[in-house]
Amino acid sequence: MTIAESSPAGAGASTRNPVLEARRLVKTFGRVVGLDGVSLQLYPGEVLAVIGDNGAGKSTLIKCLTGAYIPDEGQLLLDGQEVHFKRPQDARAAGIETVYQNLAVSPALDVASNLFLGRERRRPGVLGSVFRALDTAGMRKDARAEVQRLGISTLQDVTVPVENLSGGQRQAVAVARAAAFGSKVVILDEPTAALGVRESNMVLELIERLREHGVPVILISHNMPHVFQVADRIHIQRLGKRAATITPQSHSMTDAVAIMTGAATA
Ligand SMILES: Nc1ncnc2c1ncn2[C@@H]1O[C@H](COP(=O)(O)OP(=O)(O)OP(=O)(O)O)[C@@H](O)[C@H]1O
Repeated sequence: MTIAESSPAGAGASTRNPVLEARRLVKTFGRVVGLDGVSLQLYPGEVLAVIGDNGAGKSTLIKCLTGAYIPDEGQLLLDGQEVHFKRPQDARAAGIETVYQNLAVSPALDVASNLFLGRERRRPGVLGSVFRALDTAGMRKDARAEVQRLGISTLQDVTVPVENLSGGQRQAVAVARAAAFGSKVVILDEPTAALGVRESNMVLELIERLREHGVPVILISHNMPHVFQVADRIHIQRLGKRAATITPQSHSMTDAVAIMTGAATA
């Protein structure tokens, strides 16, 4: 087996089927080739990092996986079934949740309301159906349970407005929302880019927590130490192509940077 085809770590992993798979995706923008036949596999319960220099095609790849772009060629498979996402809502409905760098949390709302953003629950009876009253108590109860289930100790009180939280806690709210309610895949775009050391560690721990809960994660990051700390495998993009897929065990950070920049091959 070549490195580029390396299967995920863990006993029997090579016999498992990917949760999400991209096959030979092509995406062009006029004469600019964003993706040039890129394949990617995400296996159950793994953290797959996607790294690459500026313009290597990371964002284009993620946008094709999440329905923001429709690839010109290639296939996308979720649980082995081919899917055709026409818009981000399609990917979300299929269980692919994405947390973008510019956080989509609502500062004025509390933690519970943020977890239920876009899927708010109404009170039963006429209060809900006619007066559109929200089931705040029920949502808070379920938000508390979800935060506990995911082991997010940094979010003790779900009634606190998000604007009162630290950057790391806000990121935790966004990640919790993506991971809650049975999502199949969580994609995190530069989740630690704007955070300090302590807060970054909090988010990295949260990513490990998601893995423990069996939620596979795709992590796009420029931060090599963070990638090497949490990733099971590392997909390296270069000039619109997949240059290699390596592991923190098989390669060093220096090796990864060399592959990224074209100074070395896997
Ligand atoms: N909407 C677009 N229109 C035209 N060209 C685009 C568009 N989106 C991406 N590209 C081009 O496709 C290529 C890949 O870009 P992409 O943004 O996917 O790279 P990236 O790895 O995410 O880079 P960065 O780390 O800088 O965000 C680049 O050459 C970029 O200029």
